[in-house]
Amino acid sequence: MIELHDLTKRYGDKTAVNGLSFQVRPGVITGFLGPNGAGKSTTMRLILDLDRPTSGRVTIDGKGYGHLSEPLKYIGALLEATAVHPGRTAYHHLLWQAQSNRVPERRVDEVLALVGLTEVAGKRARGFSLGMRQRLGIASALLGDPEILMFDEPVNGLDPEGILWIRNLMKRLAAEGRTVFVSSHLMSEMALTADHLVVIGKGRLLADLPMAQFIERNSRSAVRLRTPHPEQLLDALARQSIAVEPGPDGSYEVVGGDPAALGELAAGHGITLHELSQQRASLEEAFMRMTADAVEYHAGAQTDGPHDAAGAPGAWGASWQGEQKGRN
Ligand SMILES: Nc1ncnc2c1ncn2[C@@H]1O[C@H](COP(=O)(O)OP(=O)(O)OP(=O)(O)O)[C@@H](O)[C@H]1O
Repeated sequence: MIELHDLTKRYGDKTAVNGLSFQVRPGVITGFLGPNGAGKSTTMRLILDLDRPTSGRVTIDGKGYGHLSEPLKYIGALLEATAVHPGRTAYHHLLWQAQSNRVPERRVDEVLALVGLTEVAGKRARGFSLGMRQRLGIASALLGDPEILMFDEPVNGLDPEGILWIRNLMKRLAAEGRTVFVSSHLMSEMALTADHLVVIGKGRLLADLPMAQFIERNSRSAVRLRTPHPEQLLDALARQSIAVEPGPDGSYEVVGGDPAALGELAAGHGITLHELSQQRASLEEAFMRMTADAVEYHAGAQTDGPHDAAGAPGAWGASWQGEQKGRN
C-alpha cells in the first residue's frame, strides 16, 4: 500500500503538489487522473524518492522509500521518460538492473517472456518501437516481482493492440493482489481500466472514490425533445408537473425522463415531435467538468466545458471533496 500524508512540492513559486493525502490499496487498479500539469508525474516521482517533498511524506508498506533495502522488490515503476541506453540490448538492460538489486538472473528471462520480448532480447534498444520500449520499461518494473506497480501514462503513443495488452496486464497484476497505480489524463482510458479513481487538479485532491460511484454519479440521463410547437409541449409538461430544461438548438430536456412516457404524452396532446432521444453525460464530460477550474492551459474557446445545466464548471469537484473522508 502507498500512503501520502499531506504531500507538498514547490518548485520556486510554483506549487506542483499541494497537500495531497490519499492511499493506494492492493488488489485493485487505482487510476490517477488529472489534466496536463496537474502534478501526477511529480507525485509519482515523490513516491519513488526521485524528488524531495517540500513538506509531508510518502510511505510504502509503512516505510519511507529510503528505508526499503531492495526497493525493486517492493515497488516497480514505469515512468514517462524511462531511460534505456540505446546501445544496450533488452537483455543486458534488464540484467544490469537485476544485478544492482540482487534479483536472480533467471528473472530476466521470465520478465522478457511476460512482456513478449523474448525474441528481441538480443537486439539493441535503439531499434525498438515505442511499443517495444514501453514493454521493456514494464519488464524493468516487474523485475523484482514487486507487490506495488506504478505506471505513468503507460498507453501514451501506443496502438490499440498495445493499449489492450497493457490494460489486461494491469488487470492481471491487480487480480494477483498487487497494488496497481496508473496515471492518465484520459478519463475514457481510465473508465476501461481502473477500479478506483484519484483525481487531482493543480496539485490538489479533487476526488478519491470507486469507479462505480463515479459512473453512478455521472450517468445523468435526460430525454431530449424537439417540436415545432414548443408552447403546447411546455404546457403539456407543466400540467403533469414535469420539470423541463432548455437544451441545445431550441430543444428541451427532461432530466431522468422516460422516452416512452414522454412520447405518449406528446401524442396524447397531438403534438408533433421532431426529436425524442435519450441523452447520457459521458464520463469524459464529467471529468472535464470536474477539472475545468484546474486546467492550466485552455485551448481557445474551450473554456466552459460541455453544455449542461448540472452545475458550474468545477462545482462537482468541490462537492466531492467530502468523498475522500468516507474512504478507509
Ligand atoms: N522540475 C520542475 N521545475 C519546475 N516546475 C516543474 C518541475 N516539474 C514539474 N513542474 C511543474 O509542476 C506542475 C506539475 O507537473 P507534472 O509534470 O507533475 O504534471 P502532470 O500532471 O504529470 O502533467 P502531464 O499530464 O502533462 O504529464 C506543472 O506546472 C509543471 O510545469
